[in-house]
Amino acid sequence: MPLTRTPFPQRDDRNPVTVQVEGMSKSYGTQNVLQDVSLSVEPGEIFVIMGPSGSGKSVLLRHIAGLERPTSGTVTINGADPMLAETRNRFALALVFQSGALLNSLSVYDNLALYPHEHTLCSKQDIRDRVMRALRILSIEHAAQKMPSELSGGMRKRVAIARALVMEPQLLLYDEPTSELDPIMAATIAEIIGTLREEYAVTSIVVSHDRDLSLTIADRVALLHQGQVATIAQPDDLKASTDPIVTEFLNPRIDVRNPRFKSLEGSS
Ligand SMILES: Nc1ncnc2c1ncn2[C@@H]1O[C@H](COP(=O)(O)OP(=O)(O)OP(=O)(O)O)[C@@H](O)[C@H]1O
Repeated sequence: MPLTRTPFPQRDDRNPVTVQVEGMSKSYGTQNVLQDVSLSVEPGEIFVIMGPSGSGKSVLLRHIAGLERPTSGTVTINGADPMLAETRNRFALALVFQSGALLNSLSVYDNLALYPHEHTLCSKQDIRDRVMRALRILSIEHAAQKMPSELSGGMRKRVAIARALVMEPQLLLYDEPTSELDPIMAATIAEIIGTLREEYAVTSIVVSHDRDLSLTIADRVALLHQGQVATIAQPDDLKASTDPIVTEFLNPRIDVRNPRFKSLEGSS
């Protein structure tokens, strides 16, 4: 079957985009995972989605990426439906997966060049320039000819971000970009996310458990709790909040005499 070839986004199309989620709910069977979620991400903003495990962060990100249709409500990118390939191509929307999702049989360079190569309106020289620029921004030019199996976890994450950058995206979505990284590598990734906003004028939405990362890089944070938006606030306001949902999330109490996991035993 021939590949679908769509135009590679041109530089002068590029401006950071707005993401609007309005009254969005999502159910799987009888399970209501997201309920009446509304939020608006401004152009060029770094917007972090936090919340306990199972609160619906990844499901929300998948809807913004246009990978799933809401049960009700809407998600739009500059007013357009992200489920349409035309929308995703127009804004060069890029998703950085938790696992990196690199192709193990291709070198780092080829992993980065693959997608633009399939969109042949971009010349070979242009692809090379984009790939090398992305590798340079992430300080991993030396890894261009390495295979993914030769890379550490932190390097794989950087390669995954570089691969997204080759698209010159206007919207970058990150799913747990610092999971499984040591604190120094996590800080490096946080710096990279901040730098990219300047270098690429991109709107960034980051799903993360990492409080330090979130409160350092975010312009605003949305805290999800049981599928609903508990609050949307700037990091300093979040830290100063007295809302019990926020304080329990940011400073969980550890009580060995009354561990939370006992209630899990009871529920099984
Ligand atoms: N495709 C699916 N089908 C059925 N249930 C799903 C599906 N995807 C997610 N869920 C359920 O939705 C809920 C929220 O999942 P989600 O992955 O968004 O949580 P999360 O906040 O990202 O959690 P974590 O921080 O642990 O990754 C979970 O109960 C999960 O089992």
